[in-house]
Amino acid sequence: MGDAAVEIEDAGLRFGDRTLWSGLDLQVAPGEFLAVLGPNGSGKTSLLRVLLGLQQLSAGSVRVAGNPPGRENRKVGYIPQQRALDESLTLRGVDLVGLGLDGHRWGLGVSGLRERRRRIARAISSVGAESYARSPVGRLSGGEQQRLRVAQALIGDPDVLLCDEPLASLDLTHQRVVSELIDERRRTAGTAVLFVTHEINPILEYVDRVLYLVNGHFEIGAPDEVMNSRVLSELYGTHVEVLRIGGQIHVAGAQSALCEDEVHHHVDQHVS
Ligand SMILES: Nc1ncnc2c1ncn2[C@@H]1O[C@H](COP(=O)(O)OP(=O)(O)OP(=O)(O)O)[C@@H](O)[C@H]1O
Repeated sequence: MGDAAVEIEDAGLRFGDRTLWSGLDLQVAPGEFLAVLGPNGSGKTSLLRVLLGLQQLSAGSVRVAGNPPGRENRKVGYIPQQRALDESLTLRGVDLVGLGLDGHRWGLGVSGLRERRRRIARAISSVGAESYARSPVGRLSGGEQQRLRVAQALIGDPDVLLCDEPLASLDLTHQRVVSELIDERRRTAGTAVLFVTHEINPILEYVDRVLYLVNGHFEIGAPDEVMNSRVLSELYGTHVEVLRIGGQIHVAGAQSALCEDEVHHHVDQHVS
């Protein structure tokens, strides 16, 4: 199948004698939304690093947008794990978003510069960041910075979008804005999305499949196929209860093994 956006074949990643995962076979289709879940240290970020060409596999192979990782970088958009930008950073939003165009060739003439400016303006307006795009990014709120990061990742029209906890530290309104932007992108442009997260509920309505990594084991499937008591208990090697409440998924039990949010812990009290 040559037309998958991401092809991962019999892939394994080991550090010393610790195997993060092995025997991973996964094809992500254009326009598919894949959530990558798992506790701290299960190798979610490392998987994105492999796809970015920043980390070598120990076994197997991957192809991203038809190429070995690291090649044709412009076809891959990346939203890194959010860190607040330094307050003293004088770079403006327009400059940050423009960095996403590096490596694109429109020539340096006037028309090239005009095209560049036009694209930056369009990307900024697509995330609704016009009003603060000319302010120094270091002075913007976390939510505003994150919208600009989304614009930066999407400006090059990527075939594959890799997101590392893009909702972390955003309030509910901004979580919604950012996840809707990402969903709209994959619907309108067929961009495949790999979305690393600790918390599936904010994106549950968009997710086609889940890759759940735990302690060297993994499961892949639709949210209901993976996020159920039987499968997660097997993955964690201990009893885990998964509840569907009001259209949300709550995971209870095995608290020390799980890294879940307060909502889950709250639910735990009612379950155990
Ligand atoms: N280059 C490296 N050399 C040795 N160990 C590494 C290297 N990169 C990552 N690791 C280890 O691999 C494990 C997985 O790290 P990774 O960041 O992929 O996990 P994660 O699932 O994204 O975790 P989190 O949810 O905490 O962000 C960690 O224990 C980390 O210390």
